[in-house]
Amino acid sequence: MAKADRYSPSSSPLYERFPLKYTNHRILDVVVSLLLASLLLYRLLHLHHHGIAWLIALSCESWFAFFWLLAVSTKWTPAEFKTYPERLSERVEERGLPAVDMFVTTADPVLEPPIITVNTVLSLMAVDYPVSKLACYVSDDGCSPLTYYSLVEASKFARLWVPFCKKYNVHVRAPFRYFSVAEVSSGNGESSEFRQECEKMKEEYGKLCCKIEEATGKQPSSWDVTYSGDLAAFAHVERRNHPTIIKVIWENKYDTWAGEEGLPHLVYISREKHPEHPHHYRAGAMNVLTRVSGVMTNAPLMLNMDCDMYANNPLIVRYAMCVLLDARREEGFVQFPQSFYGALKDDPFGNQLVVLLQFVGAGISGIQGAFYGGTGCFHRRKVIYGLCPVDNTGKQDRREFSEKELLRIFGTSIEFAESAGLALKGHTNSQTNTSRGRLLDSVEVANQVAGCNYESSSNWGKPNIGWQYGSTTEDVLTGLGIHTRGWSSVMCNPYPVAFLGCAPTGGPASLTQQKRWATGLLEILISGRNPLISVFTAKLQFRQCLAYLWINNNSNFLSSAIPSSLLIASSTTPISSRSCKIQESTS
Ligand SMILES: O=c1ccn([C@@H]2O[C@H](COP(=O)(O)OP(=O)(O)O[C@H]3O[C@H](CO)[C@@H](O)[C@H](O)[C@H]3O)[C@@H](O)[C@H]2O)c(=O)[nH]1
Repeated sequence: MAKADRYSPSSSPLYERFPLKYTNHRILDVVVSLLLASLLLYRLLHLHHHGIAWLIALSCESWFAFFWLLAVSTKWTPAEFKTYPERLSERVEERGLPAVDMFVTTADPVLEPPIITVNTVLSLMAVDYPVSKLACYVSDDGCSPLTYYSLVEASKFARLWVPFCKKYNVHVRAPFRYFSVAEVSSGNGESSEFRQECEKMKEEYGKLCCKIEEATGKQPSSWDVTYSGDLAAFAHVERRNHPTIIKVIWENKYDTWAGEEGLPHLVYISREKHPEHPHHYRAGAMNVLTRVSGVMTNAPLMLNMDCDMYANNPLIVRYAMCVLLDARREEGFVQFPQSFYGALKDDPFGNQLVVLLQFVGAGISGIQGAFYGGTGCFHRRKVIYGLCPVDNTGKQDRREFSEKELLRIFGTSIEFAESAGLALKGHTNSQTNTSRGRLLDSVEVANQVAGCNYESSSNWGKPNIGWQYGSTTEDVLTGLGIHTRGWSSVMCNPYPVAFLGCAPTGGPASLTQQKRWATGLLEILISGRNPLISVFTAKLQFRQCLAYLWINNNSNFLSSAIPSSLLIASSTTPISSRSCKIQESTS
């Protein structure tokens, strides 16, 4: 097939949508709905005989019936998407693939040990995608020299690890998981050479862990690297009050197309913090990552990850490309499900999100598309910059902005405004390293756009621009904003699962997490960005709105149901979470 017709919709599709037939579920849903309706009718007809007790019962049952209808509507037309990464090479040459900026956020070196972040970064640096198209940015809201030190050491290990993974087609590219099994394997079959190299790699990884562990137990002043050297920027910083620190840990300096050679760029960012400026938690961190990457590499696509989720499937970027390069319909974002390792038996606290992913996830896929789940998601940069999709007449909202407008919307950096203008026109870099030394040259501008004052006279965090402020579940709010503008999204669920992370393992920890999600969702419900309003004033589909209302109700229900179930079970489960404490620790 000629590469020229790579985006032709007539050629075999890169992904397909299959409606699912859950006939039995539907029958059951209808029966329960009828039973509920008859119960409500019965209550209503006999209300005058029973007084206040029945009135209370009627209101509770009506609320339940409403909640039930939301759930039925959300699940009614389930669908799933199938992607064909093997067809990508027929459509687009390797060097024609778009560049991707990958973001990892971390906030606390104690609750999120750097070795976890290091594994996430290593798994991303080793994905099966042209190296010169990738850049990895790590945002550290903890401003921790330990995290920085660990990443520097990890980049040294990556020079061995990434070629090893590619040479032997290793399936799991986060070393802590790869070496956790008794029998490690190669995708290319066993050989004595593989065994030898694998042993060496295990030894090197052991050394990396030891270095990080040793550093964790020591004061930075006694590390190999001291504050006076590479770590000078961290001297005397307070976690909540410090200037921006940006370090280019690794720059892939190939001037020309280097295919699989080398490593992707690796950049460390600790944005400026000041007690008088709100930092907006993860949403603030994501906006800084977006701006810094905008002036450094400006890739048209962005992947975002929590630091505790690693890439479990090395082909993830290619799976996402199947959706994002397909010409039939421009999707706003591609979400991969959140899956977790180390689950408790029978998942007593529902942390594996099984119902949410299998039933509700499939249901939402059949409406306007997956919710944005905060991690494991590929966004188009132009969508995050506020662009609307092509409308029914084939027109997209204007892409041309004057420099003045760009500066008003995106802040005072001329360099960033230029890069945003290009992104909105779709003219972003196809390759992340277009010229030697580009990253180092842009550190000064990157420092400017990462400052805590930068957003003050701009639209960042306001409706349509960047990650949205105003809710602790910035992911749902940001995804809702994108759907509200009329974009659809896709849930991509490859095998093996794309990303794996760790979930809270204790009841109280789960409760805190659920409570935070419930609070965030409630903040959305009572704000001007309530999905019900968007149905009438914007392009949110009605059933998608009901799905957003369902997730809101569901989360609030869970946050109140978990303590009850704990009381009933007299649970003595210990508190064992990191994630639930992060928002508290960074506030
Ligand atoms: O001020 C902050 C707070 C958090 N984080 C990072 O944000 C991520 C998620 O935070 P966490 O406290 O672990 O929240 P969870 O409830 O586990 O995360 C889920 O819920 C969040 C809120 O809806 C989403 O942002 C996440 O992507 C989603 O995985 C982690 O990598 C943190 O390091 C920051 O970078 N800065």
